[in-house]
Amino acid sequence: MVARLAPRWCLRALRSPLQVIGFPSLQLHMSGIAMRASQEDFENALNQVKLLKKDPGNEVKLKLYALYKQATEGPCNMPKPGVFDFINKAKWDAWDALGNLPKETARQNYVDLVSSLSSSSESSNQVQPGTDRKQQEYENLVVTSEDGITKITLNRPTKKNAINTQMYQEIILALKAASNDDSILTVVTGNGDYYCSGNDLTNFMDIPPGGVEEKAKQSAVLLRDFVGSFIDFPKPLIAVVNGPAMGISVTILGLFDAVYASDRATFHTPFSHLGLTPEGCASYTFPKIMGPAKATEMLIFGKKLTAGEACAQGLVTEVFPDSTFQKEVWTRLKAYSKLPKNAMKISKQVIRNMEKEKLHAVNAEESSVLQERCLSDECINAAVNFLSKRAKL
Ligand SMILES: CCCCC/C=C/CC(=O)SCCNC(=O)CCNC(=O)[C@H](O)C(C)(C)COP(=O)(O)OP(=O)(O)OC[C@H]1O[C@@H](n2cnc3c(N)ncnc32)[C@H](O)[C@@H]1OP(=O)(O)O
Repeated sequence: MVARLAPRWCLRALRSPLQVIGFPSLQLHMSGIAMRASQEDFENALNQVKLLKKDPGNEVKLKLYALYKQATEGPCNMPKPGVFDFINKAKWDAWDALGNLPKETARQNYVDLVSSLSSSSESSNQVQPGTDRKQQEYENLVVTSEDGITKITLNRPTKKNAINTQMYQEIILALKAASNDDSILTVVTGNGDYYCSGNDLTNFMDIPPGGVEEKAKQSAVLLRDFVGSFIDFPKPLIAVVNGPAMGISVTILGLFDAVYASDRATFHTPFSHLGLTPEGCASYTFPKIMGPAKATEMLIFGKKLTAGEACAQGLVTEVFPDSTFQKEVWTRLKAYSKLPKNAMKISKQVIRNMEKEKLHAVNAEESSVLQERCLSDECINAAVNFLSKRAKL
């Protein structure tokens, strides 16, 4: 259970009882319950806590543990561990100290506590225009800001930039930071020969204590938040597709404002091959962009498009020869970033607001369908096939 709250630092920190006992007590601001946290807020907080870069200290970790147990299981009725079982006793004490605190209040307090920890770690995240400055250390992304352009680079080149669970969360955070920074344009691109090979097929191997159903549920929540952060992104968002793109990295392109591609790029959504169904709002955006018949070929039959074909079908704005791709695209983007900032931002919002509600509804529906699909034999067999034989699609 501790692993689920904060895998690395939590396990590490609770290893030594002296560490647990030795930490000074921390003033926790558990404000009154202004609002009730929903189950979704709670699950988001569970995901967010894994991303804290700074170890919050044992006192806070025990508090998180206790609130989690209270929120999910209610008051502590476990037998008290022996006095020499320091770690479990510290955890038991923290949980027991919550007495009869209602589950909903514990859930709200957990969400508040995680939010206060996250905002303190994000407060140093503002970027200045005109500087080339790393915004924040991410494990799977490089984020820089220069000439009014925030660039989010997917950075797992040895895995073809496949998106693992942490990377989904980091992209959500990077988009949030970019929407609040002073940049004018935001760009997503990939490091290495691939733009992105889509969902990391090993994601489903990390099964939580609740089993595969719980994993599917968590994945659906994460997917909805991930796609939601693209739907709500307030500034012009541009994809610089440097190489092949697969799965969710393709579907999400329908939510970008412009897509520039190298002629080396391909666009492939092999959902049926993997027993999956479309996400990223593609079930709505693709038929709208390219017409239902062409969308069917991509989303249902898994037809892989060249960059030229994707451009002809309206998914890509323009294709450049790979040899001059970076130079031409960045020259153009720098010119666009000099256009009046507010006019561009407001224009984007006017266009997006026309269908924001619809996109969120589509996202919710796709995520819920996918939650079921993840548990299907078709999907599990495809993932096992990839993992065991490294089958190429
Ligand atoms: C929150 C959950 C939301 C769920 C949302 C659902 C989304 C659906 C999708 O995104 S569907 C698309 C899923 N992606 C794939 O099916 C791609 C699988 N990968 C491949 O087919 C191939 O690896 C390749 C075509 C991308 C590249 O082939 P190539 O022969 O050039 O290279 P390798 O196969 O040797 O790959 C190098 C290493 O990268 C690892 N890798 C590549 N893609 C993925 C991936 N999607 N998931 C996990 N790992 C991936 C590959 O295993 C190699 O690793 P290794 O060197 O350690 O063996």
